Amino acid sequence: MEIGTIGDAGSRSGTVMLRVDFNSPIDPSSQFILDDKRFREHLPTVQALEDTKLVVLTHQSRPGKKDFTTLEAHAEKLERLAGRAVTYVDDIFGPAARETIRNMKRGDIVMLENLRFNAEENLTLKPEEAKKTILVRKLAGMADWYVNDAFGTAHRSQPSIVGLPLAVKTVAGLLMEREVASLSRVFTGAPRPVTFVLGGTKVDDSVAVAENVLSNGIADRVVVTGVVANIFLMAQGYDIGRPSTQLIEQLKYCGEVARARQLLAAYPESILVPEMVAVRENDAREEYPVDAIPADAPVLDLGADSAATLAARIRESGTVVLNGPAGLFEEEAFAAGTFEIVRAASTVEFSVVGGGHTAVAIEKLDLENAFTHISTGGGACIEFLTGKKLPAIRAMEMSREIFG
Ligand SMILES: Nc1ncnc2c1ncn2[C@@H]1O[C@H](COP(=O)(O)OP(=O)(O)O)[C@@H](O)[C@H]1O
Ligand SMILES: O=C(OP(=O)(O)O)[C@H](O)COP(=O)(O)O
Repeated sequence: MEIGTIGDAGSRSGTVMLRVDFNSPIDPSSQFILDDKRFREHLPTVQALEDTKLVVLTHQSRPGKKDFTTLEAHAEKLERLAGRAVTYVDDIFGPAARETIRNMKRGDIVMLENLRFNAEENLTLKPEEAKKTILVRKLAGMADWYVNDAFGTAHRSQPSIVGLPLAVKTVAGLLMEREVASLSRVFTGAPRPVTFVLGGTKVDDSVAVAENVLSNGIADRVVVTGVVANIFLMAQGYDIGRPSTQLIEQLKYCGEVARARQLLAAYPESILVPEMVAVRENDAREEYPVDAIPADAPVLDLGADSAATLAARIRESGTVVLNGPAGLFEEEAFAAGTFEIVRAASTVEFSVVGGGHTAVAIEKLDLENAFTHISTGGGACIEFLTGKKLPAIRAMEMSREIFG
C-alpha cells in the first residue's frame, strides 16, 4: 500500500486527530443508536492509539435528514465499548474545543461535534481547495498527526477526508488498512473462479462494477439479483411488469438498460440472470418464469429454482463478492432468495461483502463469522470495486509524498 499506516507512523504520542465513520442508523425520537457495528470495527484503532491525546472526529448523517444530530450518544457508545472515558464537546474548533484539547493528557479521548455541522465539511472539493478551508486550517492547528480510519466515507471528497491529509501528516487507521487490503485482494490473488453477486437497488454502481470486473478479467462471472437483475431482464427484452418498471423509472435507472444490454452482448456466458422470479400477487408470493411476469405484480425475489441454480454456481466459486440483497428480504415472504444466496456465499474460501442491507441479512442468519470480510462501507466499498482510486486513499498518498 502506498499510504502510511499506524505501524510505520513512528511516534505514537502527541495530539492525534482520528477520523472515524460512526455514521449509524438512529431512532430519530429516542436518539438511540440502532446498530453499533461501525463503533466495534473502529475499536482496534482507538486502542492502538491509547498513548496519545486522541481527538475523535466523525459525521452523522447529512444536513436536512432526520438522523442529522449531535454526537452525545456516539461518545457514550464509544466510552462503553472502549471501556475508557470519552469527553464529548459540542464544538468543532471554537474556544470550547480548543480549551478541551489544550487540557488533554496522554490517554485521554475527546469527541468533537458532528463535523457536518460545519458547512464546509458538506462541500465536495479537490484536495488543494479543501486544504484551504477554515475547518481544515483550524483542525490542523490542533493536531500533531492525523489518522484516517473512516473507510465508509473514503469515497467523499470532503475537507476532513481530502484536505486535512495535505495539512498534517496522515496515515491510515487499522480498519482502513484492513478494508483496503481485503478489497484489494479481490483484484489480485483471489482464489478462482471469482463470482460477483450484485443485487440491491444501486443499479448504476452495480453496472459500473460489472463493467470493471468483467473487462479487466477480475471476475469469471457476475450473478445479478434484486433490482439490478430487473434491469438485466429488461435488457434481455422481458417485460418485468408495471410496478417494477415504475420503480426503475423512479430511481432514474432507465439509462442503465442499454449499458446492461452491451454487457450481455460482450459477456454472454459470464452474466447469470434469474430465469424464475417471485412476485406479489393478491397479497401472496407467486412464482413465474421471466417471460410470463404478470403486468401488475412487483418482482420482489428470485424464484426458488433460480435461487437454487445461482446458489450452486456461487458454491463452486473460490471467491465471492456479495453486494446488495436478492430481493425484498425485510418481508419474510420475499427473503428466501437473499438467504439462499447469502448461505451459498458463506461457504466459499474467500468471501467479501459490501452494503449495509446485505450485512443485515447476514446478521439475521447469524453468519457473520463465516465471511472473510464484511466491509463497513456501502458506497465506498462498491466504488472501490469499480476500480477507481478513492479520494481518501489518494489524499493519504499525497500526505505521504508531502510529509514522508
Ligand atoms: N426486487 C426488488 N424490489 C424492490 N426492492 C428490492 C428488490 N431487491 C432488493 N430490494 C431492496 O434493496 C434494498 C437494499 O439495496 P441496497 O441499498 O443497494 O443494498 P446494500 O445496503 O446492501 O448496499 C433492500 O431494502 C431490499 O429490500
Ligand atoms: O454511511 C455512509 O455511506 P453508505 O451508506 O454508502 O455506507 C458513510 O457514512 C457516508 O455517508 P454519506 O453517504 O452521507 O456521505
